[in-house]
Amino acid sequence: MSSLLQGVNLYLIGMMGAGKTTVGQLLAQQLSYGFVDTDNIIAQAAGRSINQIFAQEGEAAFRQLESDVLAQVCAYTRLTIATGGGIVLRRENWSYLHHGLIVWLDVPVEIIYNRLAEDTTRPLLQDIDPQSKLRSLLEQRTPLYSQADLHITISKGETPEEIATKVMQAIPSVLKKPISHS
Ligand SMILES: Nc1ncnc2c1ncn2[C@@H]1O[C@H](COP(=O)(O)OP(=O)(O)O)[C@@H](O)[C@H]1O
Ligand SMILES: O=C(O)C1=C[C@@H](OP(=O)(O)O)[C@@H](O)[C@H](O)C1
Ligand SMILES: [Mg+2]
Repeated sequence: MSSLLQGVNLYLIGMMGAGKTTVGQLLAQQLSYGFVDTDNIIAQAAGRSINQIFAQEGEAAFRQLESDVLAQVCAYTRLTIATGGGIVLRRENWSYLHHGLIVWLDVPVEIIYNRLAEDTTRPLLQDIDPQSKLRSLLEQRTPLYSQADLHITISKGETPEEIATKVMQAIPSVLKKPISHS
C-alpha cells in the first residue's frame, strides 16, 4: 500500500471530533508515514493552546496560522496530516490539500456531540447549545468536505482501528492506475 501511494500525502478532513487526529496516527503507522497534526504545530509554534489563540487573537488570526502551517507541511511527502475541522473554509487551502489524497471522515453530529461533551479544547464548541452549533457548522461545511477524494462514512461503535482499515481499503479506488502497455 505504501508503494501504491508513492509518497503522496494523506490529508484527513472532517468535523472536530471526527477522529482525524486519532485515526491519522494509525494510518501513518500502517503506511510507514510520518504523522503531523496542524493544530499541534500551530500550538507548538505559538507556545499557546488553540483555546488561547482563539481567545487572544481571534478566529481569523488562527485561520491565517492554519494556512501558513498547511503551506509548509505540503512541501513534504510521506505524511499523514490531521487537519483542523475548519481547514476547508479557505479557498487557498484547497490548492494545498489537493497536493495529496483528501479523506473526509464523516461522523454523525450525535456521535461527535457525545465524544466532545466533556471536552473544553474546542473553542467553537464553548457555546450555550453545542449540539446546534455542531449542526450549523456541519451544514455550512458539508459542501466543502464533499470535495474530498474519499468519503468515509462512520457509524456508532466503529473503532479507530476499524476506521483506519476502511480508509486503507478505500485508497486504491481513487489512485490512478498505472498505464498498461501490454
Ligand atoms: N472511532 C472512535 N470511537 C470512539 N472515540 C473516538 C473515535 N475516534 C476518536 N475518538 C475520540 O473522540 C475524541 C476526538 O477525537 P480526535 O481524534 O481528537 O478528533 P479530531 O482530530 O477529528 O477533532 C477523542 O477523545 C478521541 O479519543
Ligand atoms: O472545526 C474547527 O473550526 C476547529 C477544529 C479544531 O480541530 P479538530 O477538528 O481537530 O478538533 C481546531 O482546529 C479549532 O478548534 C477549530
Ligand atoms: Mg484533531
